[in-house]
Amino acid sequence: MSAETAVLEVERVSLRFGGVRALTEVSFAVQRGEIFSIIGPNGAGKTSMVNCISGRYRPTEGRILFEGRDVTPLRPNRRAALGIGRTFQNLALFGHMTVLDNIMVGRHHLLRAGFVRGMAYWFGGAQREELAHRREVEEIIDFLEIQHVRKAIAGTLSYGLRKRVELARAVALKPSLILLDEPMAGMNLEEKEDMARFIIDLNQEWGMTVLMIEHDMGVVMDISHRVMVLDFGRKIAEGLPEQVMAHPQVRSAYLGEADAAVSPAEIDG
Ligand SMILES: Nc1ncnc2c1ncn2[C@@H]1O[C@H](COP(=O)(O)OP(=O)(O)OP(=O)(O)O)[C@@H](O)[C@H]1O
Repeated sequence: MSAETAVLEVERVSLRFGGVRALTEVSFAVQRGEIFSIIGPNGAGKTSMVNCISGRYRPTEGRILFEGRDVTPLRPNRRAALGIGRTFQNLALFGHMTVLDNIMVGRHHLLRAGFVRGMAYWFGGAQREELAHRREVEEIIDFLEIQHVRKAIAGTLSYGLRKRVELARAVALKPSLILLDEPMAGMNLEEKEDMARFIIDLNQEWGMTVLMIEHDMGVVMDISHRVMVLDFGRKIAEGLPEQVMAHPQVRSAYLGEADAAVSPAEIDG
């Protein structure tokens, strides 16, 4: 695959918090249309990397290119406007708002703002725009099968449903790259299967490139096109899922933690 098709290029990114080296010279590229997973033991630097890509953290060294453009100096909202969407490891929904309103918030930056919007309102433009937004939001609600809770207060929903609403909100931004931080965390088997199906559909039908952090190795092996492994903030492997899992350094770095989640057949296979 050539660099021309890379949606995301991470070049020698390092991140330090005082004396803690969260990331050390990590480089990788995500190609358009991929489902790319980052795995690694707790504290390996996975969330730090996603935060560097979304703009929440500024790398101490290195740079990040999105669709060929250096986005390293840009703030998170600018990166979101360019097409980088994300969900969070810990849910970040507005618990007191309805599902519908939570998802509408995801589209806010797409609405024209300020004076122009105010003027347009008087001529009916903003109303039309709002209606178009509502239609698109309804499409996302249908896709993620949350019609039955669209008017419910988000904070009252089960954890699995809230994760799905959070995904809907990120999708509402129509990102070309979506960053998913542990989308399966805390879910039962059925919820995980649903979420895996949604991620595959987002990728195949909606054309989104997916970068995912996930601890569930079964899911990672099943749906990722490529996998990168971090350990103590350094990249130790990258490649096809089965190649990565067969890598000796990955096995020694990862198995101590993951042996409960990975069956011996997957490890040896
Ligand atoms: N805001 C912060 N301030 C100080 N240290 C931090 C901060 N964020 C992360 N770290 C440190 O950076 C290192 C990498 O953490 P990070 O959360 O990126 O790992 P992770 O691979 O996502 O872990 P987990 O799987 O547990 O979520 C850890 O040593 C962590 O303590």
